[in-house]
Amino acid sequence: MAPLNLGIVGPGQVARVFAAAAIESGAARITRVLGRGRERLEDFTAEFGGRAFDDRLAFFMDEDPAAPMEAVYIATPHTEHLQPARLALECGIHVLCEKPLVLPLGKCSGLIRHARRTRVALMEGWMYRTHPQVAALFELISAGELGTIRRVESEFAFDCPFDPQHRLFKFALGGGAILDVGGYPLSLALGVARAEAGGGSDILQSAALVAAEGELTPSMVIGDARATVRIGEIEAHLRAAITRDGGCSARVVGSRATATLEHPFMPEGRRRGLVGAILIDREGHVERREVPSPLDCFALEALAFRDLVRSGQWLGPTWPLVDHDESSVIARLMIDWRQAIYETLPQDFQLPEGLTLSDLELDVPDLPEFL
Ligand SMILES: NC(=O)C1=CN([C@@H]2O[C@H](COP(=O)(O)OP(=O)(O)OC[C@H]3O[C@@H](n4cnc5c(N)ncnc54)[C@H](OP(=O)(O)O)[C@@H]3O)[C@@H](O)[C@H]2O)C=CC1
Ligand SMILES: O=C1CO[C@H](CO)[C@@H](O)[C@@H]1O
Repeated sequence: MAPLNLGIVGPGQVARVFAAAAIESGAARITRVLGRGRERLEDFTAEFGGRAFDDRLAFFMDEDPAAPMEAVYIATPHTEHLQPARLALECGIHVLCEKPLVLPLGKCSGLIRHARRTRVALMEGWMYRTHPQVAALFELISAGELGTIRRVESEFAFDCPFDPQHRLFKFALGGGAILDVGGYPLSLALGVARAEAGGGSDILQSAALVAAEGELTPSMVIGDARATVRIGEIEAHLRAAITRDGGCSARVVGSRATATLEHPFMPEGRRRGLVGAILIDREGHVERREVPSPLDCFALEALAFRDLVRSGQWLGPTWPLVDHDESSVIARLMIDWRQAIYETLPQDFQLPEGLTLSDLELDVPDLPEFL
């Protein structure tokens, strides 16, 4: 299958990892790169190819046949996903967008509807879901090997030194643990519930936040967050942090056995890790099932996106990847999770830079049109 002619929006840290994997796997060749800093742009294009742009409209509208663009990978900070995504859809360009798909989160379903209306492929970048270890876990559950699932425990927590200018700690850029890594344990729990229900997305409608708590950083973003979420009969205990080194975990407790993914979100605990493993505990007897992959998650994700685009269908990725229904429910639950934590603050709390909570996610009026 022919590689995608891909544009990169935001040539930062993760874009470098993704571009290397996409090129090596044959999923894409980089034809355009959009950034703000000339030096960073030139470093990126020197390493991965493509023409450099520092103007968004020129990047999308350019008609140079030597640098055609069928699709974009958006890897800017969270708050900068929506505008390029909407512009891409207007131009009929397919979109693979890093998580969380958009801020304000309340715009997620609207963006998905817009993509479907314009018949453009839109995929949220949950790379961990492309690794065969996740499909293997879901198959175990669907096959009933664990018995009835009642509980999921999952966490993604790392300790980043506090820097108020870093995107992780800047409220105005969508900083905080829930928006950055909360979606990993959350989507894992939703995926488990779907697997138990046979893969369909109807069960997702039952998902609801039961309880939440967390602590803020001095820059007023959520540093460490816990949540209990109910999905059908399953209770999920979730944790996300950018201020505490808790690592990554995923444990699925069934009536017959408990399954634990050794490294749920990055096989071998590494971005370019290949070999996943599931530990299955049956009354104290633990079986370790390895699930190797010839390619890492970023390469698998790039290939899945290429296949989606080439398939010509615009309804988005399909189970066991995060599909559009799941993206919408992740966004809905993240709104509730964040809101529940901010609601525990005194009424007169102050957000930085004169912002209000609704500037990022709640009941916002339509953003101005960009064309
Ligand atoms: N799937 C995964 O494993 C990972 C996903 N991510 C996701 O990718 C996105 C980017 O993260 P990461 O690569 O760590 O971020 P970086 O800060 O390393 O890169 C962000 C890029 O966006 C550009 N940019 C555009 N607008 C802005 C702005 N207003 N402020 C700051 N930078 C801007 C940056 O600067 P310039 O334009 O100057 O080049 C840079 O190229 C996030 O949404 C995050 O959730 C992040 C890490 C891993
Ligand atoms: O998605 C992600 C995965 O891991 C990173 C930390 O290592 C996060 O910051 C990021 O946004």
